[in-house]
Amino acid sequence: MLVIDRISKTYAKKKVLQQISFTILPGESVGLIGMSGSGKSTLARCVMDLERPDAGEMLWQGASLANKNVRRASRKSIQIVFQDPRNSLNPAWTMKKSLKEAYLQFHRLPIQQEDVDRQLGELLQAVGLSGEYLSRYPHELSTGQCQRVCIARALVASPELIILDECLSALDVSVQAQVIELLRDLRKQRQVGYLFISHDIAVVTALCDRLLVLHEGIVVEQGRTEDVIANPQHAYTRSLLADVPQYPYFTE
Ligand SMILES: Nc1ncnc2c1ncn2[C@@H]1O[C@H](COP(=O)(O)OP(=O)(O)OP(=O)(O)O)[C@@H](O)[C@H]1O
Repeated sequence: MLVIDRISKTYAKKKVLQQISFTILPGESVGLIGMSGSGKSTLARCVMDLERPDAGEMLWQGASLANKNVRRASRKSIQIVFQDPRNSLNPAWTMKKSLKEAYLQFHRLPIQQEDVDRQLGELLQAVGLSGEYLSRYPHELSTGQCQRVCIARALVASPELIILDECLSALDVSVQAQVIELLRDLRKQRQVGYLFISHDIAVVTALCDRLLVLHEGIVVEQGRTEDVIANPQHAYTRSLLADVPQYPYFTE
């Protein structure tokens, strides 16, 4: 589905990404783990066309993302959820307005108003919130509820891949566990794939089939989650694992 082939990016002579290669298959959940500054968000921005890599190729559904038409098509099928849900939502907009803005980007008009409202209500239900939240503003929701709305907004486009960029970092551990559960359910129901970006190996292993370990812009290790956890090959991966409690960290 997504092929990243030897992507490199340099900012002011600093090599932020060096020859990054990996693939994500349809419905697969791939975790990208690394410390702050290791280049995780830069990679996400390259996939989302918010940043241009200096070298390498990215393919979406077999076609190069260097092509404008492929990039345009990928804007619907690849969605992103960011770290800070409150800053991702306009404080002056109700949840309905935030969701509707996203909806209108991806659906052709004219659509019956009642149909739009029904579909937005269903999306909220899919993320565990009742329709009454449609009329609320961000300050009337908890941070975890705001993140659920951001996930619902990503689902508006019926994406095939969602990039989750540190999407649990602003949440406390019990709310993290609830959102992990939600993401697991959504994946089963909608066969959506994830690129799950985090500095926290516990949350990445809870959600991902495969792991990529990014260290100073280089993928130092990749493999099936169980294999990487049971038999880490790189010293950096071992140091990440040394700091966390017994695996599995968030059980199904
Ligand atoms: N637009 C930019 N201009 C210059 N340097 C940048 C730019 N964006 C990122 N960087 C630098 O690139 C490096 C990687 O940043 P990036 O945000 O990708 O890291 P990260 O792994 O996502 O970190 P975090 O987990 O803290 O978000 C950092 O040293 C950062 O300062």
